[in-house]
Amino acid sequence: MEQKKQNFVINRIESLKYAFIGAVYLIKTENAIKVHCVSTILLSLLGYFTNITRTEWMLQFLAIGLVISVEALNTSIEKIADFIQPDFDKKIGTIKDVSAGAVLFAGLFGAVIVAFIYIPKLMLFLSQ
Ligand SMILES: Nc1ncnc2c1ncn2[C@@H]1O[C@H](COP(=O)(O)OP(=O)(O)OP(=O)(O)O)[C@@H](O)[C@H]1O
Repeated sequence: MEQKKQNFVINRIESLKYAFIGAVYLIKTENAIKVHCVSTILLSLLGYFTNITRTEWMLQFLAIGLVISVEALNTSIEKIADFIQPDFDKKIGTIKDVSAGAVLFAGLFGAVIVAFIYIPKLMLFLSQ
């Protein structure tokens, strides 16, 4: 039982290691992920300097996390698609389009969250 418990912990740590390798690979190779990382830094600076609330920080990080996660899954789907069918294939095209559509949904709703946080601050700033 103790051995099983130990294996469970080791397996979880191993999985975390592979997930970390995947995340580093994404950051190094995918331009879209690089753009999201830069956006994360810029939004964090904006949040810091405009003094956003705790709830706004949580929503902002939730939106960023959602967009980056969906982008990573989209990359994964593109790679599977290229692996199983490197040639032009209408069905592969649809699969990739749908996957890109998921990123668009996440991005649009993420942008709505960011707009809800910063537009009132911008209005206040402009009205001063
Ligand atoms: N094998 C294919 N068969 C048919 N259409 C394809 C195929 N590969 C790509 N496409 C079309 O081209 C679009 C872009 O595909 P691609 O794999 O270049 O994605 P991308 O969004 O440019 O990815 P990235 O910039 O992350 O490499 C797809 O959404 C699809 O419409």
